[in-house]
Amino acid sequence: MASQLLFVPHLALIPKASPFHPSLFSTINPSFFHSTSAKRALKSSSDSRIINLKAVADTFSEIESNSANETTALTLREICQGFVPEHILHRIEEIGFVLPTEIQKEALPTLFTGRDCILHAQTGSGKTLTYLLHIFSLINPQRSSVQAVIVVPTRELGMQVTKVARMLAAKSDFDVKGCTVMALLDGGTLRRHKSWLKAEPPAILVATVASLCHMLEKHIFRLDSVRVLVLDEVDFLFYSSKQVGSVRKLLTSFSSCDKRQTVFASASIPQHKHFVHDCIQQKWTKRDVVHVHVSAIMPMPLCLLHRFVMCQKTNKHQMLLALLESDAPESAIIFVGEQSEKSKKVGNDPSTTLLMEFLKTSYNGSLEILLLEGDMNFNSRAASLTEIRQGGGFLLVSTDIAARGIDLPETTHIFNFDLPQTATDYLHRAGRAGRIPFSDKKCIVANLIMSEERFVLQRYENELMFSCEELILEKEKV
Ligand SMILES: Nc1ncnc2c1ncn2[C@@H]1O[C@H](COP(=O)(O)OP(=O)(O)OP(=O)(O)O)[C@@H](O)[C@H]1O
Repeated sequence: MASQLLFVPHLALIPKASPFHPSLFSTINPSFFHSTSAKRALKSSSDSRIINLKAVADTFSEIESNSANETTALTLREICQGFVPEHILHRIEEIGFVLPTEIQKEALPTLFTGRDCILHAQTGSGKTLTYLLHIFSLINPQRSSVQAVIVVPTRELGMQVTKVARMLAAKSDFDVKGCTVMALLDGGTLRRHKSWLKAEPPAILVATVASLCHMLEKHIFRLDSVRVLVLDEVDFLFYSSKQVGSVRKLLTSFSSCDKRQTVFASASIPQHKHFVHDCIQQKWTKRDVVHVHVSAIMPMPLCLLHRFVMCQKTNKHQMLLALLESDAPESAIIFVGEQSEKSKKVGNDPSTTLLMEFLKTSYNGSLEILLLEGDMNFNSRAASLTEIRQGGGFLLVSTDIAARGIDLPETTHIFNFDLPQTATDYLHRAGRAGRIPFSDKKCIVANLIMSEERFVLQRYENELMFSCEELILEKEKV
């Protein structure tokens, strides 16, 4: 077969009829993109953005011949044996985590060596379990000190990580001292936490930046005994103007990278080479930090199918209703843009409120309609998520507050009622669906756009390398 070249970043320029159209990639087994030969296929070109199709073809035959080896692939237990305590291994198997996801397979052996790591892998790829298993490999429950700190950007993500950590650490039949996990999150009762931190320090602390820095500044506790510091959604923490100052302090003034293992996690690390360079230069990590990058050429999970419908601003609500009726999602998140300061000042109702009112009067389906937005008080925010987690289908109307890290595996549909501001935001919103590893189930990301927004979506398609198909609804449905 003669070598042919495919210029990846410009997939959107390839005509639909072309055999190399992006939709082709949805038929490729995801394992291809992680295979050694795929990497070789990329490397074999002098320009790393060009795939040598001869090498691609070779890879397919390699995958076929290797499929027999899949049965001999290492289990999570085999990867963690000798590092993670037996009762935790037993627990993960009870929960049903038997095979490792790609990031777990690639990162855990490196983490166990003690090196600093940047976990960079698709949404829903299991980064949380990766760093938690490593934390459990380091903790000594006999010691009365904070040994691991996990920093998260939102209260909601903090509650979720705490829940998973507690689920793993839950009391078992094994005769071992359990390990305690404390959630130190914005909106919590800090007074109670202060006494708890002093009297009986938890082994694992899950914290939002502001609450953690408050405790450190007030000398309630120190990071001296911390063996591993994890920053989840690290790019978000660094790009948030409100949090970045405190994040830098955490990494350099409140503790030193030489005295801890540092782990960063995210599905998106824009300009990652530059970021790794900064990590070393700024002493956020040690010099030999490892960037574990899974699905480097395909940031968007392949189980997501992307669509768009053209509409006018005035018929967006009706269009969403038509989509809900035609698609019948099992559960969905509807992302709405934040209300601008200008709109707040003139006293307009936020889009979320208007959409909630519309759905409550017009939607006749069986899904429960819920709201999650930053302006709600912490109790109402918690109540929405608790209700979702109690089971039953939901239609969650949310701003980007639900876009990062939130794991609701029953979500089959994402609706971008308003387009996100950046490609990175698109990636994280879309990634709230398709969160069941090893599942063949396809989930839908539907975008409601006005004609002038088509080029913005096109830009996201190019940047994130996915293709979005136009959906034309029958006239009478809209
Ligand atoms: N080895 C495994 N086997 C089966 N399911 C797993 C495994 N590891 C993780 N999961 C499940 O996969 C889902 C996604 O995991 P997780 O929330 O850690 O993703 P993530 O990589 O942190 O995603 P995001 O970037 O969106 O935060 C969770 O429901 C988790 O329970």
